[in-house]
Amino acid sequence: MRRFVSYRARNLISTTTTSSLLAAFRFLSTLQPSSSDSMGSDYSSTPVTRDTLNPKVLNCEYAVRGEIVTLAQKLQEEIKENPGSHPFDEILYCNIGNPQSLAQQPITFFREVLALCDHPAILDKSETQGLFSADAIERAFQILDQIPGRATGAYSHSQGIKGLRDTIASGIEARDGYPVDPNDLFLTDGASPAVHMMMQLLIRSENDGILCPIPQYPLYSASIALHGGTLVPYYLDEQTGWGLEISELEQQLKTAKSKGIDVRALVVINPGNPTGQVLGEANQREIVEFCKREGLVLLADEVYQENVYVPDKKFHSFKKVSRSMGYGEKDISLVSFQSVSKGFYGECGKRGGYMEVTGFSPEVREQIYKVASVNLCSNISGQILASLIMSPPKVGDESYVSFSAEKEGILSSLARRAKTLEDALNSLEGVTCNRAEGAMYLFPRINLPDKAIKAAEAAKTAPDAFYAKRLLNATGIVVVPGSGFRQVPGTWHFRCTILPQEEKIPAIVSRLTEFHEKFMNEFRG
Ligand SMILES: Cc1ncc(COP(=O)(O)O)c(C=O)c1O
Repeated sequence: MRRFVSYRARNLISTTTTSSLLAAFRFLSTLQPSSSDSMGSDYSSTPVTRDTLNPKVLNCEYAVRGEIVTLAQKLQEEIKENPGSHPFDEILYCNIGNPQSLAQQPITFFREVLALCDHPAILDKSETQGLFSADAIERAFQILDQIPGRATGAYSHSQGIKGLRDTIASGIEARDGYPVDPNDLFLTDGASPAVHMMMQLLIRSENDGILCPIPQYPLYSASIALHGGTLVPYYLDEQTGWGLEISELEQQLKTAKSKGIDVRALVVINPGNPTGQVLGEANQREIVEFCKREGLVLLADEVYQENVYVPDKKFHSFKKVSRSMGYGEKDISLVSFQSVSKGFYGECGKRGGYMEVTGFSPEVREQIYKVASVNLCSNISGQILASLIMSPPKVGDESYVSFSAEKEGILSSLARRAKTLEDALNSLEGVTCNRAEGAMYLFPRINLPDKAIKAAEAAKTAPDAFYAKRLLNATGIVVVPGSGFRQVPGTWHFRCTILPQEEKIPAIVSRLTEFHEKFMNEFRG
């Protein structure tokens, strides 16, 4: 019977269920004493208190899902409960690189293959030929043949299914033109666990430092904090489009060494988050040379490799750049992170990715494998997707034309959205914004009036968080304050994604422009 409930009806049921659950939760919350209440919720006799928690956990911050987002969720609830209670009727989430949460559609070929792998019983049904493309069916058969037991519900090898690693290795070879050993690949639940794994392997104590760009994606500061290391900052140069200067790396390395820090690795995010710049090849060669000279592991975050929007820039992997300089396996230690979450596919919730680990001895590799095996394996759908993004349909495959149209549609729309938002931001008083050459973000600088800075101080908040909160309360637009990514002291920024649907961009621009004018009028001298 349930089988015949229509999609619309099911949606209605689930919305109704969710809202009744929320209502029940709200009702119960009014009955339950708050955590500071002495009745029944005095936790002082429980074995763990905030004071006895691991201080590394307390030190760790992750602004992308911080206070502003919590406020946004509260406002969303209020609008739902009481329409008209705010000067806007929806929350516009520009805070996180999560494309499908903002209505980006998944790539059909990828989902067809995933669906078939997850439910192989339909592969033999005659209707399947009409519903799925021939190359998706063929790919699903190939993939299932590579999975021990042909079951996506089984654990796999801790580095990931060997056949999928072979496919990914061929994809990287096709991208870079240099050989890849499938045994160098570790398939992971997105790039985040891979980054944590490398930090865990490299950081022995607070005397170990990791050179990180500032501004940076807070996964890095959070992971370094969680593993008890020291973040050694190097500042990207906003004046030159968030340029990465070797002289700055040298200076910061020297300063860190003078403080007794053993700097072990350099993190480079290319294309950059939150800064959106795409590194030039010559600059990448200098970076490789620097790591080699200084004996640093190069941690190359390349999750935005498909997101380049300007014709004068191109993505080059650090693996390709280092091999093109004649450096082989034993010359440079390099880890490249890739993810299914970004690009034009945006499959964040599927949690897939890999790291390619080169230039480490067999003894070290054994330890990396041991750490990976503690987690048993990454999820199999994520592994399949990682193989698909590195080996999409080719010319002549049935899906090729529709796949290319979907890909091109998403990437060209992202490029238009980036340009429209960049122009709008640059037209605001006291705001300057570098190009989003790649990735999914703009990171404008706001020259806030002194009065606004004083008001923020009085409110015990960072000036850019003060601006972001006012923006949210006035317009429903959610951005992340620059202080969450770190920035040159005394400068203020915010990060705004380019991901809201294209038809929503004009509303974002007009609400932001109106808010900014009012804000500046209120606080100007
Ligand atoms: C630069 C960068 N690296 C890594 C990640 C982690 O992504 P995931 O764990 O979803 O692969 C993100 C997510 O936004 C990112 O922006």
